[in-house]
Parts: sequence; C-alpha cells; structure tokens
Amino acid sequence: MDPNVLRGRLLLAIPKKGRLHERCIELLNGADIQFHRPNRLDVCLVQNHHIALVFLPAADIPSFVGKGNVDMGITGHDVILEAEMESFVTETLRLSFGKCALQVQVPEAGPVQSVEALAGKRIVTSFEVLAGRFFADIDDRAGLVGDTRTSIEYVGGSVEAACALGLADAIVDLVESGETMRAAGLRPIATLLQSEAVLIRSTTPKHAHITPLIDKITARIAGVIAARKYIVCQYNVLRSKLSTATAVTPGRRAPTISPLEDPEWVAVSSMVERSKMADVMDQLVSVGAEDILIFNLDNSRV
Ligand SMILES: Nc1ncnc2c1ncn2[C@@H]1O[C@H](COP(=O)(O)OP(=O)(O)OP(=O)(O)O)[C@@H](O)[C@H]1O
Ligand SMILES: O=P(O)(O)OC[C@H]1O[C@H](OP(=O)(O)OP(=O)(O)O)[C@H](O)[C@@H]1O
Repeated sequence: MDPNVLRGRLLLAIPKKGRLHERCIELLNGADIQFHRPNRLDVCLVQNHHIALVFLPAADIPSFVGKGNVDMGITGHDVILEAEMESFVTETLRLSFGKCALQVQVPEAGPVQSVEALAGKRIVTSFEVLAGRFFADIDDRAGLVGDTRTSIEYVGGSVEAACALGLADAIVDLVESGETMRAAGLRPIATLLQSEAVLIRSTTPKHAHITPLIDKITARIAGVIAARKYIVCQYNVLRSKLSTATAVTPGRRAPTISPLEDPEWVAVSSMVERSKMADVMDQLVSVGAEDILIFNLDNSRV
C-alpha cells in the first residue's frame, strides 16, 4: 500500500488474531466503522471515516500506541503492564470483554501451597516482566542472591505444558474459565492481576489534529459498550410507591417519570444493568409495580 494513502488518517490498531480479535471486529461493526480487509493485509482503510485499521499482535499494540506510531488501539490491560507502557498510554475505556486473571499455577498433586515455596525454583511464562518483578520481591524477602534466585523462562505459548514436561515448578499464565489450567493438572496459588480489553490512546499524541476524531470514535465505542451493558426498564407504579420503586431503578443519572391519565399512577423508565435485570424485576413486583417491560438497546450515546 502506498504510505501516502495513510497520511492524515487516524491509525487504529486492533489484535490481528487470538482471543480479542473477533470481539474487536464486532465492536467496530457496532460503531459503524466500515472496512474491508483484503486477504491477510495488516493495514486497511476505513470507508466512512478518515481512519486506517492496523492489525497487530495484541502484545505489540501498547508500544505502537505508546510511541505514537498508531493513534489508538484495543488490547489487554495485562499486555500494557507487561510492555511497561502504562505511563505512555491512557486507558480511555474498559471494554467488558477479554476478562481474565494472570495467575501463578502449580501441579495439582504437588506439595507447593504458597508462592514463597517457589523462591529459587523454575518458572515458565509469557509474562516475563510481570512474573520477574513478582518473584524478584519474593527472592528479596527470602534473601536469595545470584544463581539461587528464581529462574524465569519465557515461552511464547502453550505455557501450561511446561510443568508436565518437567521444565518448570510453576507457570504464570492467564486464566479465564480455568479449563486449560485444570486440563493441564494445575491449580492457582496466587493472582498477579485482573485484566480486560481496553481502548487506549497515546499519552503524548503525535498528531494533534486527529484528537477530535479520536474523541468521536471513543464516544461511539463507549455507546456500543453501554448498549450491551444496559437495558431500559419501563413500568407503571402508584405515585405513593414511587420513591421505593425508583430506589430500585435509580438509572444512570435519574429515572424518567411521566404522568399517566390516572393521576394516582406514573410511568417510570430507567437504564438498568443487564446483569441485574431479573433481580430488579423481582423487586419491582414486590413494591407493586405493574406492566414491567424490558427493552434492549441497539446503540447509545451516554
Ligand atoms: N482465556 C482468555 N480469556 C479472555 N481473555 C484472554 C484469554 N487469554 C488471553 N486473553 C486476553 O487476550 C489477549 C491476547 O491473548 P491471546 O492468547 O489471544 O494472544 P495472541 O495474540 O493470540 O498471541 P499468542 O497466541 O501468540 O500468545 C491477552 O493479552 C489477554 O488480554
Ligand atoms: O481459562 P481458560 O478459559 O481455559 O483460558 C486460558 C487460556 O487462554 C489463553 O490462551 P489461548 O487459548 O488464547 O492460546 P495461547 O496459549 O496460544 O495463548 C491462556 O494463555 C490460557 O492458555
């Protein structure tokens, strides 16, 4: 591709494969960012905005954004810390997917119960910076020096195999459902951090003229995330029960209250977190609300 085509465009990086890729594509579709990615090309133009998408390994996105080589990106909070880019990127939105924990895991049947028992042992991980820092603290507390300190070995994937192969006494890797960990006969003994996918921008952007477009895309993505997270709950309730009912559905800012033809009744409409929907409906029934309706949101600006 002719680099001139990219001049002046906002560069937005998303993971080219792996756990976050599909979810990012869905998010872009929801935000009406239209593109066609020619077969395996890592850069493609957005048709309806002055944007180019850059498909990169999730782990490389923090430094591309932090160094200002691309303007914004989507990646995991974990890889921002691993790349030591937290001072160079700003996490503008949590995206509510890619949720996982970075954990120290040991063989299920083995004797190790605490991370202190791993001081001086062999750790295999794809997170050598975070694991290195974590075990350096433990080694310091144990007074270990030189060759006696914990060994941290990097592998690029299939970390769980290291213990079974006799290459490690423990691993440090990501866990979501725990299926991979259990299948490998491992159990967790410590959590280094919790992660989820985040939208990031450079702390010191190189292209100031692009900031309004970054803000617009951020607002669109925030709207898609909020539309997934919230539903609208509408119901009728006796005016005398209104304060009890609206305590159950306070809304994001405040509920909308409309009069009904019967002056003793009002209609209430309020945003409610989708995960709390069933509980909220039960509570509304118990305070005497009637005609409780739930509406999905297609999109939003909040
Ligand atoms: N099991 C999981 N559940 C949810 N999110 C995950 C999970 N595993 C990884 N992630 C998130 O997705 C990011 C990318 O991980 P993934 O395993 O997809 O890497 P990848 O880009 O395919 O690289 P590779 O497979 O080469 O290590 C991680 O940094 C983390 O934020
Ligand atoms: O707790 P679970 O739901 O089983 O998920 C955990 C697994 O997911 C990630 O790997 P992924 O499958 O993305 O592949 P990778 O090993 O190639 O990174 C992670 O490295 C674990 O292996």
